[in-house]
Amino acid sequence: MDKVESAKKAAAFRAVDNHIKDAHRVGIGSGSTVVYAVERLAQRVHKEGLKVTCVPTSFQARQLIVNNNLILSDLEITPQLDVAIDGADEADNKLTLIKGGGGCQLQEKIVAAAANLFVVIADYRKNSRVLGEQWTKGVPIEVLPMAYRPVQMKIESKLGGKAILRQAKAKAGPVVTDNGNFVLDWVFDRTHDWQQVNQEIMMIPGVVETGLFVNMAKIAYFGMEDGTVKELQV
Ligand SMILES: O=C[C@H](O)[C@H](O)[C@H](O)COP(=O)(O)O
Repeated sequence: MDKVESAKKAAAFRAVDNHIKDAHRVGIGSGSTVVYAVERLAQRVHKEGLKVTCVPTSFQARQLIVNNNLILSDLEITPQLDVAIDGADEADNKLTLIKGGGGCQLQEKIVAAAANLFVVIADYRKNSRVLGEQWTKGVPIEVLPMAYRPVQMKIESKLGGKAILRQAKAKAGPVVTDNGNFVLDWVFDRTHDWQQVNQEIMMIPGVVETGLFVNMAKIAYFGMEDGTVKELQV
């Protein structure tokens, strides 16, 4: 396993070991780091007999839960969660996050907001001082397909930078999210007040959700290059 994968695994295992207890209702994030969190959760359920109910943040997360024989629920049946564990594309030193590199930001934000504790797991490449330091692909913004062009123009004229319609890799045309929407990747050209910018973007008709997570994460585990795990609490 290479350094980055080992770092993801170490962070995910630590978070599951520190925060998941018997009878917990757990939000399961999306992406490649969460795969290790589910692996650890399944190990613990098997060994310790924990009864844990899992709520997914995407179709990928749902499949991870099902394939690992964990108990699957949703927010209708389980509207309040004890913990949500998720990856991030970048986290600054206040744990403001950019999420949605995999297009899952909408359900991820809803599930994180339903949890008493939102825990981030990531490798050392995601641990930044300020947003944009390491992640250069911008802030993913989920938009209604019919609105993508006016939203794109409004974001660029109000906030600067470029809002790029994300294109699919294995299909012609744009990426379509699990919710049937498009994604604009807003590559910003300066540092902003992220709370204010998030509100401004959310006010544009046609915007469904942004990948800016402000004041949501309380703790992050970063797997480091040397094999240790760095803990950051706010
Ligand atoms: O849409 C995807 C999610 O926000 C992921 O949590 C994020 O992209 C981080 O993914 P990974 O763990 O693969 O770096």
